[in-house]
Amino acid sequence: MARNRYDVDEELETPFNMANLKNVFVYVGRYKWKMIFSLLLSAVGSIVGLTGPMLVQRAMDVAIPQKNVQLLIQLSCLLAGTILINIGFNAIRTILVAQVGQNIVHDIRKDLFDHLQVLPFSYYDNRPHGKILVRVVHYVNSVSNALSNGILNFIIEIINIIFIIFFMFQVSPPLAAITVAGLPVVIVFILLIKPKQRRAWQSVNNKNSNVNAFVQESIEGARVIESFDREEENDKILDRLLDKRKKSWMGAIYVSNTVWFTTETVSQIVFSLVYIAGAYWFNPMVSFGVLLAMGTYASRFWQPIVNLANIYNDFINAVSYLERIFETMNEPAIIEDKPDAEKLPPIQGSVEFKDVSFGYEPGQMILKHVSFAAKPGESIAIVGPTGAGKTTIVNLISRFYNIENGAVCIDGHSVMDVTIHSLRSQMGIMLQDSFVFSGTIADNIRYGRLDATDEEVEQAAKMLHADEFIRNLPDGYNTIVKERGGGLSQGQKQLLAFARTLLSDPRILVLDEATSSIDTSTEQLVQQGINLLLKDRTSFIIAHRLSTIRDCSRIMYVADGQILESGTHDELMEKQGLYYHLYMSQYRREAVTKQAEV
Ligand SMILES: Nc1ncnc2c1ncn2[C@@H]1O[C@H](COP(=O)(O)OP(=O)(O)OP(=O)(O)O)[C@@H](O)[C@H]1O
Repeated sequence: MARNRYDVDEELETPFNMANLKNVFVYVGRYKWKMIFSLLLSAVGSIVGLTGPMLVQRAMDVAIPQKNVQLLIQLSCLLAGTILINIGFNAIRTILVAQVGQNIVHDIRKDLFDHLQVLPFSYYDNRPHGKILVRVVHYVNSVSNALSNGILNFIIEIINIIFIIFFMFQVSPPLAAITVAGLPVVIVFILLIKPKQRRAWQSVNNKNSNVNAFVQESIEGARVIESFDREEENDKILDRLLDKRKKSWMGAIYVSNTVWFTTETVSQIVFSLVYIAGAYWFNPMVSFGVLLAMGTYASRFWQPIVNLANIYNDFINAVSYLERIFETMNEPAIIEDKPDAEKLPPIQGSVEFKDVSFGYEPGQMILKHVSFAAKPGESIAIVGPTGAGKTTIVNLISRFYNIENGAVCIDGHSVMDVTIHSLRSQMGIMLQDSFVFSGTIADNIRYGRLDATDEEVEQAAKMLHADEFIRNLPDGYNTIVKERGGGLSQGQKQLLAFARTLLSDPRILVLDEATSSIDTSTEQLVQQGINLLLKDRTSFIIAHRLSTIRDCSRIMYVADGQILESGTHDELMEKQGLYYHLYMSQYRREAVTKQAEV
């Protein structure tokens, strides 16, 4: 799949369908009792409210002509009572529906987040992260109202309409017939405009998503942007993206407003017709009270229709968000446990690649027939030119990707046949970019073993010679780290990551360029720590600085997805092959640099 960019609209793979509608009702269904109760409150409130015009009619046609003050007072009290009941019930309903809306948002967002955590790396590789973020944060929020208030109001307005039709036909069947006659016009118009309206809102989402992706990328790359003085160019890009967003938004609003405009126009025409017909039939067929009541009913009939049109607009908008939300939720996890997956027993440490061929994209093989075996406790260094496939080899041991050709076995168990949790919980992986999470220094070290005591955290840091710099921080181990470790040097971040890995006590260890950011003097200290880390565990070390891997049990030279040489440092140096030349060229370079420094 081609990678999506911030300036390219994402294609919608699965438009909103019946299965998604079912999913929506699963979320809403969890709060059905609150919804039903709210519905009852609204129904009772609105029935009570609907008696109002009848009370007015009775006052106009009976109490006032007969000068019956007592009846007039009774009718006024009843009217005040209906208004109070309506207000009270509405207040309770508003609170309940707000709760339901927030609970639905909470549930969808949690499920979406849970699913994102098991999606394969390829999902993240193929789209800007801002486009993922906007779904979890913005889209979920935006569907809350449509799924709580929207659904409820939809049912309420339908009930309202049914009751109003009933009351209207009680009061004056011919005027009632005129009032409902405009309805089919509105329905036909809505059906005709629906596809255009849906496309318009999908486009708005795409443009929103693009803006989000660009802003997110710009925040992540703020340092690079400033160092390359790219602010002006980036402003222009954002301007273009905002412009496109504005245009698509205006287009969608325009389409949506035609629904509202048509409904309003038809309602006003019908409204006028009711008065014209009422005047035409005035006395004896239509009394003054009937005309007054019918005027109120006609406006009350069309108000729910206008409301329904607005609810419909919101719903079409929400559907375009739901499409994206469910698209992510329906994205297959790919890297998941087989139905009969077993728990990987405590790892002894033998690792074997059996004729493994692998590619990220179909038809593009990165690893070609790779076979090797590591015994428990061995440290295997993987070296070779950039893009050779070194990281890909170690990615497969942790099963970050599925292996379709050949097998990777740990203690004889194929990594494809064991549960991912049992595999990864026994592995330690340290990457070049040592990610530092929000929280304190101690939280970061404790990340892989939450039950570690403060003493254990400090012990791990001491062993990796990180204790000294940590104690020099303002609050020592309790210092809150800045976003992504800002305020710490690359080397310090890596020392933290080492301590984190040591504390989690993995059975198999992967160090991918893990010492690249540590300066030479610190490196000697860290090397002792690494030796500690490697002790009694099988480890795979990818290093460009060959001085760091001389003592490894075995060194594999990888190029073009194949292992071209394998042996100890001494064996490979004696062989004077690819490794020898790589080592010598690096050695000479370092010697020249050292001389220049002297
Ligand atoms: N997620 C990915 N999707 C598609 N191709 C990828 C992906 N990751 C790596 N590749 C490609 O696979 C090849 C091997 O990459 P890999 O990261 O394994 O190389 P490497 O030997 O570790 O390189 P380096 O020393 O530069 O880190 C490269 O051509 C790279 O472009």
